[in-house]
Amino acid sequence: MLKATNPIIDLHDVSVTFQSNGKTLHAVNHVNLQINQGDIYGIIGYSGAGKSTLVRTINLLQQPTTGTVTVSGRHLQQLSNPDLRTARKKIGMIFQHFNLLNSRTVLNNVEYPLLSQSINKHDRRAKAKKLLELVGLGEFEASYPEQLSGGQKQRVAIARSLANDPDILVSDEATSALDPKTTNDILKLLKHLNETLDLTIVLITHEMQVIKSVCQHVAVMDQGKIIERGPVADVFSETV
Ligand SMILES: Nc1ncnc2c1ncn2[C@@H]1O[C@H](COP(=O)(O)OP(=O)(O)OP(=O)(O)O)[C@@H](O)[C@H]1O
Repeated sequence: MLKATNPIIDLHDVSVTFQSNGKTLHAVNHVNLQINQGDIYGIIGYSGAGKSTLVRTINLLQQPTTGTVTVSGRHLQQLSNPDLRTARKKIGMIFQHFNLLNSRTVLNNVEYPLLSQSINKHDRRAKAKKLLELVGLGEFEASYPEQLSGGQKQRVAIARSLANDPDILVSDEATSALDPKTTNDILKLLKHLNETLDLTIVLITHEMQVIKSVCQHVAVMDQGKIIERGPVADVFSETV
């Protein structure tokens, strides 16, 4: 099947500046970034390079100071608030520290994003159970997050991020708190979801090994700019 050639994510001349202590900090500095549907696109760089700030513009959790954000052909800054809320549901996010609700069961955590939808309890439960099966945690639905390992918690977070059938998953250092074996398992899961759900994944990391093991393309960020980009094999050819 031919894939669409229009990028699913198109950041055009995006900048984000912060004012701190009377100084202007250029966290993201005139970045252009196009990501195609079905890609696993890595963004790598040192701490403070601007990776998180950049990817937070993809769903406008971070409003760019200048530039335009187009996702799935829609210019997000032009959307009404209700339309933006709908568009955001199609962009899942996972984080280093999982961000689970500790007072709720695993099943309730996965159901949570569906509570605001017009979907009845039975269907909601069924969907959450199916997602838990998909991430390999079917038998843990009644557990609480604190009873799980880090890798299992991240699987719950992944299941939750899929509740609204997103087109895009943004992974912000999702494996940084995990040991190498668990990291590998989570990356395999992400690759599986990419392939089976045609999920476009934007993956932030500071670890080259993570990029090499799952990403097709990579952008290297430094001081708010993308200083290098391309297929992983090309960008890292000298370091492989
Ligand atoms: N809300 C904010 N207010 C002020 N400065 C900020 C804000 N958010 C980020 N910054 C600054 O912007 C710069 C880029 O931060 P960002 O978190 O995007 O980098 P990063 O590459 O993701 O690094 P890390 O991996 O450490 O999160 C840093 O200097 C940071 O201190």
